Amino acid sequence: MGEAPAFFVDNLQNGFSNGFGLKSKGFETFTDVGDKTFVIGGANSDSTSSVGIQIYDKSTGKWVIPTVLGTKPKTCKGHSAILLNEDRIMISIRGSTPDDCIWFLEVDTEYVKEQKKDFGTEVVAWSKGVTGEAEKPVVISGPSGVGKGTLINMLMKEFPSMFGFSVSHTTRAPRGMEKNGVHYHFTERNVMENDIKHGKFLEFASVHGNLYGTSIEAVEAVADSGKRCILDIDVQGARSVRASYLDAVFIFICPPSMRELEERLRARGTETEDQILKRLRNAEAEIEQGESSGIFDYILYNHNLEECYENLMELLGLGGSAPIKQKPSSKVIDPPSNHSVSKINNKMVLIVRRKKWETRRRT
Ligand SMILES: Nc1ncnc2c1ncn2[C@@H]1O[C@H](COP(=O)(O)OP(=O)(O)OP(=O)(O)O)[C@@H](O)[C@H]1O
Ligand SMILES: Nc1nc2c(ncn2[C@@H]2O[C@H](COP(=O)(O)O)[C@@H](O)[C@H]2O)c(=O)[nH]1
Repeated sequence: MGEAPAFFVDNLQNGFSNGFGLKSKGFETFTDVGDKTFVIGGANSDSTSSVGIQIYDKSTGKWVIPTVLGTKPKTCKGHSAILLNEDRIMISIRGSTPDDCIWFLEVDTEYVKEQKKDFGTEVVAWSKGVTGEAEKPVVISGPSGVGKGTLINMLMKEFPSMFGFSVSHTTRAPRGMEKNGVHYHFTERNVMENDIKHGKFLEFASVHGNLYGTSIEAVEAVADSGKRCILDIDVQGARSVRASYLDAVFIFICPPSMRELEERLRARGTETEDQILKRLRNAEAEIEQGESSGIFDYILYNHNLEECYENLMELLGLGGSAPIKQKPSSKVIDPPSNHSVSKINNKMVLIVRRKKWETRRRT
């Protein structure tokens, strides 16, 4: 499995015996890089208003205070730290402002190696994390009945000028209220297969016994309207889009339990018993892949609809007590306060949980 986050320090706020002979405030993380342990935060900070760094050299048994380059994050009461590429540590700061929560500490990059030669000391360098995700298309996946459509409808209703739905093609029959061209392009299998053969689809998959697919035209229609495209597709489709030219944000919606998923599917009353059972069987594999395949950037748990919607809005840069109604101008990662960051198959995954759930640690 991938490496575990170095530490989730908010479990340790009453202080602890850290085994390094360090006087602990309980806000440190310890990250091993080769022979060195980087201690971020803590009692020996070089200043009370910023996050301090100390290095424990295991080969000499000595502590070193490095030269710190770059602008540092302000002091924080909780953060997690994850080593990336053996040369930088990603710091996720809890409870900070959206544009101030992700930082990188370079510890062994080419730049740092150069600076070490110049300074003749240990060197680390801070930089602030900023991503270009704010305008990317949004791929939403998750097992049938988890609430994808419900969440997307809420988003489209609240932000009609910001988001546009990619209308998929499907060979399944329309449900009672579904309109052709609005919910789906309902189509014959031979027509769709022919269009697939002629390269008209960005992705397609056989889902619960029917053919579903996103046409290139569907995505382009949204882009032409100047809106941010939302795709509601299954995990196979998400995998294909991940491998395609479309640079999107991938969000997986997870149910609180299989029992709850079954109740939602049954309560919706749109499927026959056979179809419900088929969808539930498929759900287990989808959840497994959603959580561990590395396709998804974010995993949201839809236990409480309002909470999940709030978290979705925050991920999309629409958070805050007064929702922003126009496109956000800054492109930043915007995780909610109840998040943890994990590394799956070398990709960073932000896991957003119910407010009172414990933070999961991967082993
Ligand atoms: N958090 C929630 N708590 C309880 N019920 C919910 C919640 N979220 C959604 N639902 C209900 O669950 C049912 C399934 O939701 P929805 O149709 O949005 O699922 P879906 O993921 O889009 O499914 P499909 O992939 O089959 O289209 C709906 O009746 C919806 O009202
Ligand atoms: N790969 C794709 N999957 C799609 C697409 N459109 C919808 N879906 C997924 O199918 C299931 C079932 O949907 P339903 O409307 O029959 O309940 C669900 O998981 C959708 O996300 C698509 O274009 N490609």
